[in-house]
Amino acid sequence: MLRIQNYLNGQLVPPQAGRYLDNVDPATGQVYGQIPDSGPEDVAAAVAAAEAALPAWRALPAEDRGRLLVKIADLIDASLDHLARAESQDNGKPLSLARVMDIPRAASNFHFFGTAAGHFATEAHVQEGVAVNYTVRHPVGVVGCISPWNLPLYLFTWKIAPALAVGCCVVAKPSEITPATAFLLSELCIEAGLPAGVLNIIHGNGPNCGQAIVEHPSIKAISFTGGTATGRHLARTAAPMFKKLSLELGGKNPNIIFADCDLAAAVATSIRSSFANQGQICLCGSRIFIERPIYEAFKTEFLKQLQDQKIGDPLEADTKQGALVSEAHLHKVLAYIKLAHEEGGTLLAGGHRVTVPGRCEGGYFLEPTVFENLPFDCRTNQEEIFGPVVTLTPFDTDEEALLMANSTDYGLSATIWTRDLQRAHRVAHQLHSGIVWINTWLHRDLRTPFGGMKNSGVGREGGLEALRFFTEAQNVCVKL
Ligand SMILES: NC(=O)C1=CN([C@@H]2O[C@H](COP(=O)(O)OP(=O)(O)OC[C@H]3O[C@@H](n4cnc5c(N)ncnc54)[C@H](O)[C@@H]3O)[C@@H](O)[C@H]2O)C=CC1
Ligand SMILES: O=C(O)/C=C/C=C(\O)C(=O)O
Repeated sequence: MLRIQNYLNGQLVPPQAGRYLDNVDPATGQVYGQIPDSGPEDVAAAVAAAEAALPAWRALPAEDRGRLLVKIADLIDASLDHLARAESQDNGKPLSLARVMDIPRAASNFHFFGTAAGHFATEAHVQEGVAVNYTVRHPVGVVGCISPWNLPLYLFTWKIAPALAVGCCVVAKPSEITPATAFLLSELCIEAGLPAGVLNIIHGNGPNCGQAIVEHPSIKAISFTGGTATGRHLARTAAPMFKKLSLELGGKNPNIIFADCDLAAAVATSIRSSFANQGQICLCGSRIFIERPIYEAFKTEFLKQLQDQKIGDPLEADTKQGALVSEAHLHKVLAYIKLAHEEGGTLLAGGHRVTVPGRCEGGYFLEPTVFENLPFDCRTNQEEIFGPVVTLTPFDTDEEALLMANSTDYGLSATIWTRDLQRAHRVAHQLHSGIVWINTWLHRDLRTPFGGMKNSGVGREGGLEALRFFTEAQNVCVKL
């Protein structure tokens, strides 16, 4: 049985208390490994290692730090098969998805921020004949990165890479539900020659290990992605310590389909934005609003294409939908399906747990599920389900679409489908969402600000936003 270790001060070591947690394969329901159940003592050792490594790491020229990050990116690329299999087994997602999305994106994160380090220029503000101001950006110091289970290596590296690029040292914790690829990353960091203590990966659960990272007084900034309730708890701990916080939280994203859209493209992409990764992406468009003249046409085509969404063993090449991440999460999503019935919704498709015969008989599979006839302000349409469940709702005017789209406590992303670009821009600017896609979904450019409004988070990641987050700006004013 695979027993993974912490990556501490450049070495793979067991947790100090010798305790382990079971790791379950969601596609089979079987325990297949163990992970350290680390506590505050392991976090303290990791922080000490990071503090010791910090002076040399921050003093290294940005180009040299960048070169090491690019080397890690190359090693991720070279380990694509191995990493993709590990991600699929740990999370339940189709192997094919891990191969084309999760692992290539993890490599891109390291490559992007490795090369960005050398482009992170100092700003200057000249007051003609009076003074020159220039702004130095110092690394914050030792930072904490805490990531979730839905896109394990993709989101873990999205946080770590910019922190390392600007000269911070990192104590990072992947989700205890999907720790495998973070462990494999530690092996690649050792192979790449990353200096000891620069990155420390500590495994364990949230209340014991994550909480110790947030509470540690030497950790100056926390970058977190996960549930809104956890983010709120984390902010309560970190804010009185005046830590910098970047919180990427939940979403309940609208997908607005106007009557003049390219219907074929809108339907095909909406299948993906509804059910990719079993609907477990914070950017999934779980509320589909359709302009009334094409409501029936959209519905018919959507339900037709849904039949191609093969649920099955994540290792099989034609599987489109794998297992949900855990039994607890499966039951949470099933409880929302029950709620949707209670709230008067009409079930158009799915709604049931699926048994996949053979090796995956005990897995946590669920049919892609579609409801209609639910009011926009009911709980099903307001709360984050984070699973393969969407609702269809007609609208008559732009104002009505905006009212419904903006009605939740969340404000992460939104998608608009129309050929009328004036309308698209007008509607986009009125949406309370940090990210708006027009005639596409999950199209990513790593330079753009990424994050949400309202309860979807605080701050932005990506490009310069991430590099700035992990630095303290210091303005130096010189009188002329
Ligand atoms: N990006 C997103 O939007 C995500 C949203 N979720 C939502 O959150 C719900 C709960 O899922 P969970 O797995 O419980 O996510 P979570 O938010 O509890 O876990 C995310 C990370 O935070 C850590 N964590 C938990 N408690 C902590 C604490 N007190 N201090 C520091 N770190 C802590 C976890 O160990 C994990 O590494 C899901 O059902 C889903 O609705 C979950 C994962 C990602
Ligand atoms: O950065 C991206 O492309 C995607 C990010 C997704 C999340 O933060 C999430 O699903 O939690």
